[in-house]
Amino acid sequence: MGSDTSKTCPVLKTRTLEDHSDDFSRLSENALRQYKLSIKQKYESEWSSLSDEQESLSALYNEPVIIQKNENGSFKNISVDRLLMSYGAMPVILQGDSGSGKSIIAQKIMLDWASETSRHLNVVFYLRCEELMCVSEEINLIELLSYSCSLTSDQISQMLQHSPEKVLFIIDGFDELRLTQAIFDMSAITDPLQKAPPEVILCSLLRRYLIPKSKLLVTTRTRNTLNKLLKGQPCFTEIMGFSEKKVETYFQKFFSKEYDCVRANETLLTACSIPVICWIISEMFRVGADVTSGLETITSIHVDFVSTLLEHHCQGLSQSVSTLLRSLGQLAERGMLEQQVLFDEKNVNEIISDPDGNPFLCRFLSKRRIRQETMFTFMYHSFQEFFTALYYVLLDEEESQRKVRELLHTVERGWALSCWSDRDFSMADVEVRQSKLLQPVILFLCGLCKKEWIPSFFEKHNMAVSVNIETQLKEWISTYSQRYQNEHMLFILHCLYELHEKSFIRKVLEKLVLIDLSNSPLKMTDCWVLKYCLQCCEHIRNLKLHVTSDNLKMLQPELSRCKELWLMMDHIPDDVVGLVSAAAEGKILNKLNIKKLDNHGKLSGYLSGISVSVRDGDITLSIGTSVSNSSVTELTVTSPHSLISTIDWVKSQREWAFNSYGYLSSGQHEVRLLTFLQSASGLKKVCLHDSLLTKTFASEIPSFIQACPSLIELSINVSGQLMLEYTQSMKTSLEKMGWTLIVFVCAHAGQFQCSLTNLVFVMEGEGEVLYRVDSWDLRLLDGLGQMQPAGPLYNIDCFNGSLSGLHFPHCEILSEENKDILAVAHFTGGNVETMKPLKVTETHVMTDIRDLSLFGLLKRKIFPSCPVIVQVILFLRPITARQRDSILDVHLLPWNVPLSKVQGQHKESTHITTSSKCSLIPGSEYSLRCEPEGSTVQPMTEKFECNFGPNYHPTFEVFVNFNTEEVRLSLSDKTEGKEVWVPRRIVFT
Ligand SMILES: Nc1ncnc2c1ncn2[C@@H]1O[C@H](COP(=O)(O)OP(=O)(O)OP(=O)(O)O)[C@@H](O)[C@H]1O
Repeated sequence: MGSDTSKTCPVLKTRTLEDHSDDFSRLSENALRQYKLSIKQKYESEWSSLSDEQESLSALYNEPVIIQKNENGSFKNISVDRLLMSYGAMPVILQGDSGSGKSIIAQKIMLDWASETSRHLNVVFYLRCEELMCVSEEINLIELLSYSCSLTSDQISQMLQHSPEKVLFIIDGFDELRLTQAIFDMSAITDPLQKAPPEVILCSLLRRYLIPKSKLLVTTRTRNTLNKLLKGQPCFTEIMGFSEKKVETYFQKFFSKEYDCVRANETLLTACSIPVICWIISEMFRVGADVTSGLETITSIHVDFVSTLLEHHCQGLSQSVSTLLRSLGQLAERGMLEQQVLFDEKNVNEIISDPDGNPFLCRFLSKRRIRQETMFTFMYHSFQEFFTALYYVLLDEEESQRKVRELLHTVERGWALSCWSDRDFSMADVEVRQSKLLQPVILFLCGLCKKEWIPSFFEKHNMAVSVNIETQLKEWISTYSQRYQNEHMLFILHCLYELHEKSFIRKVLEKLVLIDLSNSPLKMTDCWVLKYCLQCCEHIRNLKLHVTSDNLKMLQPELSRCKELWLMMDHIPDDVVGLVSAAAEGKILNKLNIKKLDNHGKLSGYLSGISVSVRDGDITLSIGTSVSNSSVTELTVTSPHSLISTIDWVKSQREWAFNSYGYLSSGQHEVRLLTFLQSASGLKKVCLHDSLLTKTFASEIPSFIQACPSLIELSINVSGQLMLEYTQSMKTSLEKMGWTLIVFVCAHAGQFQCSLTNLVFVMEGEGEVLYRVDSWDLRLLDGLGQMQPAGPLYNIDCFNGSLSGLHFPHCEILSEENKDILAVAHFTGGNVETMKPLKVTETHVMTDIRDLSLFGLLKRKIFPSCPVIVQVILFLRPITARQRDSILDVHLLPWNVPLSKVQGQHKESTHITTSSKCSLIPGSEYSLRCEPEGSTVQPMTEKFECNFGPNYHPTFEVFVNFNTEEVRLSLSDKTEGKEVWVPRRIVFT
């Protein structure tokens, strides 16, 4: 890297800043006016169609949808006008695929500035990376800028010094920079007069070493490398393409009659959301080509377009069509491998005869001072990608296979490296980037294998196609779809779509445990591709998507083919009700999760999430909302009807809250909800999170329970200040926020059993019992000698003082030796008293009580230990994309540990119901066996201990191949090898 600072700029060296400000206005005004004029002239006449009709940029320009992405995955739409506003010196990244219109937007910003519609910028520099890569010598920033505009070095120097915060650099086509280790190793270039290769200068701008206060807009197809080069958090935006309305506007401008045939073909209409496809189709209209059929894939659109051009613009060529296409392919491939989009005349002439008359190449006018000779480029980058793929299929079989093998290997290697690459830019990033840029070639190769349409093109031009490529591609897709179910799944779906072979798509997708497309919001074309792929399958196991509500409409009919569906959305639209009903019916879809990504802050009235799951005929609905204080409501019902009416009700509340800016006073929302729920048929369980248990709310509970005969559980997770005031009588341990209190309501005298814990309350009269399962503090047992816990610790309180007795569930198998070992422990005021039970039945220990607080069962340690009743609890861990195995957690716990308590610690996992009862001896060792062979159990053996919390870790973990749908589990005594829990079939649903 050179650093020729001897060639100094006199203005920079000899004057002070103050001197500049006067000069600046005088000098710059004229120069800027000239500069702006040249920009306007350029963009007024730059665009010409193939038939040489001139268009101005303003006439051609159509506003695409651009989104600005937030760190939490949420996004908002942003207009081009606002793209550069209010981010200060924070760089703005504009990402988009080939042909999405990045350069057009960059040029539109230039034109707007030149037309003085944006006044917040003094000067804008447009740096096209592909052109700068033709500069072979070292260069400083000032020279580099003067190459790209009509200003002199002196004028540029002044402008950079005068108010750098009002200078905008647009770096267009970052992917064209050939980055090497030099970027990583380079020392900071901070002086605008220091020379270096152009890519190093551009990277210094990006890294904010040069003119750090300036504004920066970078356009790129890929994001990883930029992420690493940019200091701080940039503003990320992405071009999503034209909306349907804008596609119409595009065609109405020039081809209003012909637009009807685009509108009539939904596939084509969707493809036209990609701006360059709009251009291709309008060029086909221009020459009167048939666009009514065959345009199903992006490849087929390119093939048809190439065919049309060959017909209309290549009649007098000296070469045969196949020679022409091969030579274009050779040039394209060279560029793809060497990251080159501009080719000098000499090289082009060696490969292609008469490049000037070739409609697929554009001559690059050498107005610029970078190089004097003429350059050529493909009309759009997507054609360079297409011709590379075409070249591969036209080679002889052996060569073709070799090239495709290398391509697939390079792309996969980049994928593998991207999983492991360093935080800083390194050589691995060069490969990752190259892999990303080559991906579209694979896509076109898939499209060229398509059986129905493409061959006619080859037949017409008498060209043979290598058939083995198809097998290679399919094998590659099958293998890597399994490995990359997250990062590269969208690309794989696009490949499958281009292949357009239903049976193959089904074979690939039905095997996958997870299709995770939740990284980024899907574009219209992504959704179209996904829709087609889903249509090919009978069912999909687990699909995660990030979609806009508009795109959900397109996908919705197919989504009920998923067994589990996760949606991340900008807002939850009303029509998700269709999906909710499908999930509630539970035919295929039996778990639905919809989450709203928060991009508006916590505004009252938003539905923040809906989840529905079905198990054994019970439908559980969980609704998150920020209306009032209630954030999540969980219901279990038996009829889908109740589900829909509940969602409707929540939405009506939301509207009410919105329209009236209403804020329901504490507990009022819960009261309204309970009143509404009385009409929900088949209501089994209600769980309210973050509720305020006010006096009014509490007083509504008994009548609610009376009105809902099917209700078996009402659980209220209480929080908030008012709760503290109201429950002064129970102030012990209520300070902790987020308590799980089970509000146990007894409407009259009698015995009531809590279905969650099996604890029985003996009531003298009407009353409310509040209790929770607490953790033992074993230090409290220090003075009690040979006693140990024999059940959970319960923290109990009761209003109206009507609780007179308790029956504690136990897990002992009673015999002569152990019939007297149980006692009840009562903790008051830091002391513990042990009480002899009134009676011990097979299941419960009964006692009278005088006052309330902490109670638990104790048992005397005896030798040898007696067996206890144990539950085998199974949880299937959530599947992640990188996971090769399904992981099953096996817990061995005393029978009287509440399942809900264990579930609470493993919320992410799925509980698998099984006949779980067995008897084990505390202190003995057991081993777990799992079939089929090949699954792993860890540890091999484990000692069973009676664990009553606070933590419930699995006793064993079982790893089985994720394609396994069923296993057989059994538990044996280690010393005698006797089965203590005979083999059970465990189905992973
Ligand atoms: N906003 C737009 N309005 C009208 N036409 C557009 C727009 N954006 C793109 N196009 C059409 O698509 C063509 C390709 O756009 P452009 O060259 O800007 O894409 P790009 O994203 O820079 O592609 P690449 O990454 O391949 O360089 C344009 O020449 C134009 O015909």
